[in-house]
Amino acid sequence: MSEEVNAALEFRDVDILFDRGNRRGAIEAALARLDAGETREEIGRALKVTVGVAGANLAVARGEISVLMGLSGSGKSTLLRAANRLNRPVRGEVRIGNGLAWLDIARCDDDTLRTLRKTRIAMVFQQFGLLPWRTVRDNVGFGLELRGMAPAIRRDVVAEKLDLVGLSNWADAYVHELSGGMQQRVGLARAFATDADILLMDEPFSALDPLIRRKLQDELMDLQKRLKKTILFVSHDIDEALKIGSRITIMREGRIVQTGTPDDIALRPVNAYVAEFIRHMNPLPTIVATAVMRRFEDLPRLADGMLDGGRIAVAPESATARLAGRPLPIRPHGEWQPGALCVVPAQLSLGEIVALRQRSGLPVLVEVDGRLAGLCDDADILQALCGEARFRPE
Ligand SMILES: Nc1ncnc2c1ncn2[C@@H]1O[C@H](COP(=O)(O)OP(=O)(O)OP(=O)(O)O)[C@@H](O)[C@H]1O
Repeated sequence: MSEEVNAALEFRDVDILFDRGNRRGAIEAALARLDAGETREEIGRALKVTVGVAGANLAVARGEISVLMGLSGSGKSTLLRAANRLNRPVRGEVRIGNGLAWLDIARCDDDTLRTLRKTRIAMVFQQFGLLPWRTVRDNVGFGLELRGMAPAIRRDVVAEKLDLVGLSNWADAYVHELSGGMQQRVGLARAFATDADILLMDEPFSALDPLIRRKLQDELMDLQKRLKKTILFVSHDIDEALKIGSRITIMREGRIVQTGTPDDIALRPVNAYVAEFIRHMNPLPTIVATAVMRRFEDLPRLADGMLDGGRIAVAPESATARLAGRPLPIRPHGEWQPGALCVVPAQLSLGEIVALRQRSGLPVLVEVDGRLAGLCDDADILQALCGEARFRPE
């Protein structure tokens, strides 16, 4: 099996245009202008054609949460909706992999499309898309019912999925009796119930208040650990994207500006536009110890051979440290005691590092792959907080 087919979903050179004027040949003319480098605005003005998405290339790996991020109108939903052909690209391919071969959902016949929508791809909308006259149980089982699944089997599948999202006691309630957060859980359960391996989620949590929203993000990440779906998720919230995304794609005016891991986006923005998004993020839960620390290999040596870490001296080889001439004990995170230096794991968040620094009054040491690799002191923490390192586009 080629590595390529390992992706579950892939957009290749996708252009999606909306013809507002219905003039013959307008789409072809718009494509020619697009290829000649005209902007979305110029094309819109000249031809009454809206460029929803232009030249989009994106591979979504099996089992990852890939987040589309961008301002309103940047083309996130348009691209997402191409994954089940609610929007049909005028050019390019939207390929669904099954591990062995690709299918182009942009061009496949209607029967294949129907089968893909029933079996492979499910959508969760912002406004839940639930049917108010049906109970929670019947909403979750709706897709299965359409597929003709026998009622007894359906009941079992629905019960299992309701259990998964913590709504077993609400099976017989009507959806209007539920809070917004609970309704969105019903939407999730319905998407999981179809056994689709690809979930399309269009701002599913954005109508919810911040507390419920964070809780559902946590729940989604928890469920994802168990279910390992391939999720394409639209958000306009950078903190949400950095929290849940294994990869993030930043879109602007219909085009993809950058795709990368949260670290790529947060630490290596490709241009000022992406950097501007990052400037507004909350770094405390997002930035991790390895991105904050000063690496030992960059520290100068003192006369006695120890590394000069500013107010402390460290000898990582022998795991010893000194403060103002006195030896300092070193303790792993979890066994830390006042008066000792704490060794934290590579992925510990900046927020937790700040808390530890506050309690201990000392720098923290960072362990990477079982070795002491660097330290975070006040200057490093402040630099990470104000984003010095993060905002420098390459
Ligand atoms: N069905 C449609 N017909 C005409 N124009 C459309 C259609 N769908 C989207 N567009 C246009 O395509 C562009 C991209 O819209 P899209 O909804 O994808 O943006 P978005 O990034 O998802 O924004 P938001 O965060 O506001 O949902 C916009 O200019 C929009 O008006």
